[in-house]
Amino acid sequence: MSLYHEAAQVIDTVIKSHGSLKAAVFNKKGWKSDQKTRYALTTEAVKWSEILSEVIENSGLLQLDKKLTPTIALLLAHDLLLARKGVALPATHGLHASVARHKARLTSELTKSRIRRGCSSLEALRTLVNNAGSQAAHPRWIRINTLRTTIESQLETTLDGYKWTDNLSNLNSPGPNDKFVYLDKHIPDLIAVSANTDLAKTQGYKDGMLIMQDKASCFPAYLLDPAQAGGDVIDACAAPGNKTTHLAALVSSATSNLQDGPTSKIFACERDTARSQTLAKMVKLAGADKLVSIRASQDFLRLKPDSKEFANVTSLLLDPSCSGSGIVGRDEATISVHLPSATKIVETAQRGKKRKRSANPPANVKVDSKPAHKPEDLDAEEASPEVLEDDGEKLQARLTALSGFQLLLLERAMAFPAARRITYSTCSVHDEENENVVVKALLSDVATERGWRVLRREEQVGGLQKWERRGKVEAVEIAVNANGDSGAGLKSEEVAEACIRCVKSGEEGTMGFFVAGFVRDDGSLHTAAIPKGSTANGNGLGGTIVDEDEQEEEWSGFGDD
Ligand SMILES: C[S@@+](CC[C@H](N)C(=O)[O-])C[C@H]1O[C@@H](n2cnc3c(N)ncnc32)[C@H](O)[C@@H]1O
Repeated sequence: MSLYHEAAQVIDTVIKSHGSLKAAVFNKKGWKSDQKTRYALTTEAVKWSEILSEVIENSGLLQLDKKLTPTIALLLAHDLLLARKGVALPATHGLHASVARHKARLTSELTKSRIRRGCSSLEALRTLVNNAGSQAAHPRWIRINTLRTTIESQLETTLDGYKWTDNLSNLNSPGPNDKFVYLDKHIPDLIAVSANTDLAKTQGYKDGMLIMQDKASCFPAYLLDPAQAGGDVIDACAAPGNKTTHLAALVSSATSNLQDGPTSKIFACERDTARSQTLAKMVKLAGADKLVSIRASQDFLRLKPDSKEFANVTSLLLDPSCSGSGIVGRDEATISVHLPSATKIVETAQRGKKRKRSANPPANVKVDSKPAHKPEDLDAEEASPEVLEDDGEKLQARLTALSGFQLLLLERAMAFPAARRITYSTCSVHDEENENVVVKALLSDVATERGWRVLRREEQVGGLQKWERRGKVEAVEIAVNANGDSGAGLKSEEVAEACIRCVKSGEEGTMGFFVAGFVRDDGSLHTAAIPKGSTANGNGLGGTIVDEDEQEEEWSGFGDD
């Protein structure tokens, strides 16, 4: 199979699975073409896909040569018009000939596209396309660890010489002498700097004063607002510990007026032994060890909700393993794949008629091109396993297994007798792991018996009430309908509005993320309804995802180097 057919398979896979180009190129074995060439070709073609789709559609290429698929046409047009060495096939090859014979038409359309974008030369157009990629750069979010320091103190030390900006996009392409810092409007003590700012070698970072944590990853602890319920807290799936230390900071600042300090404890539970060590290191470094009791190698599902030591647990944070589909590599740029429509009606310029758009818009799917990232660049969610399935059925099976496991954990959290508040979060963009789990949890026996309901938007902590991206009404409705009559009492709009979503690499500069809160007003019911499916081996999944955490990248903890 030729380079072009294999490259087309890569792009089609990425469109179908919403995965990354890099994974689609490098994870699959048995290709004939050279990996690096295939990666370079697909990355470049995707980067140029908006312009090239326009060129292909306006030239009528797909109508003139019915054998070409939109993806192959995109790749060939890229090499014909833009690659230094042209199409990497002999001139006599059928694929090469099929675009070469329309070169004049394609070149003329490229010129028109260039002029439409105000570029005086092809070089200027190249610069525009390359810069468009870096516009989507992800800022570097930093949570100021108030257990150890304050924003004011960091501005005078680690961030000395930085200027405040209230425009997040100023962080995307700073000039060589620009050092900007942005103060977040939703999460207290959260700042952002440019992605290319390396603070890992600063003393503030090494001493646990600065915690690299995506903005979205700060939502769960802040939404849980543990001071509301007082009492103890459980972080059920804690390693590497970003949310644990955030909880500790919140508990500590809410009780700073108490003479003897906080009386609440945080139990941080982590099933994986190696990750438990990272958790312990991070908690200590962050100065949270007095507040946090680490339950290393502890499966949350094996905790006994009725045991005496958890009698005062009023809040639980649940951030379980997930598909990781919302994860963004630190310096990753998000690009949209545009494919030319094969059905666009083109009435040629020779006949002097207007061009019409077809009813089917071209495929336009956002994908990510991921450069390699170093372990010290990883924050909590990046330590989660990322599902990079190129097979829709496998992905579906995996999402079903994951969401079953996530629901089980959530139902177990609801069974803690004194619990009043829970947050459930994932770094997944899939409805199956998000709204669907929320709806099923709300309809579960344990939720009904104990009076759990969703934490409505207007009840949420101020910064998150203001956050505009909410859950998907349609996804809630689908989940409610799938549950038949039992879902009748749920108000889909209210549930969706209560859910919080973050989009991956959007203008808010976050990863793809989901969080929802649950509350219980009535504490009078004490019958422990331990969720069905909590089997003796603790996960009730019959081993379907036992390997999941083995795939997780190890996070080395901050201050390692
Ligand atoms: C998404 S990560 C948590 C990230 C963490 N909350 C943070 O912000 O740093 C999920 C973690 O849950 C752990 N985990 C998965 N299943 C668990 C279970 N049943 N009990 C305890 N921990 C579990 C995984 O080993 C993994 O470390």
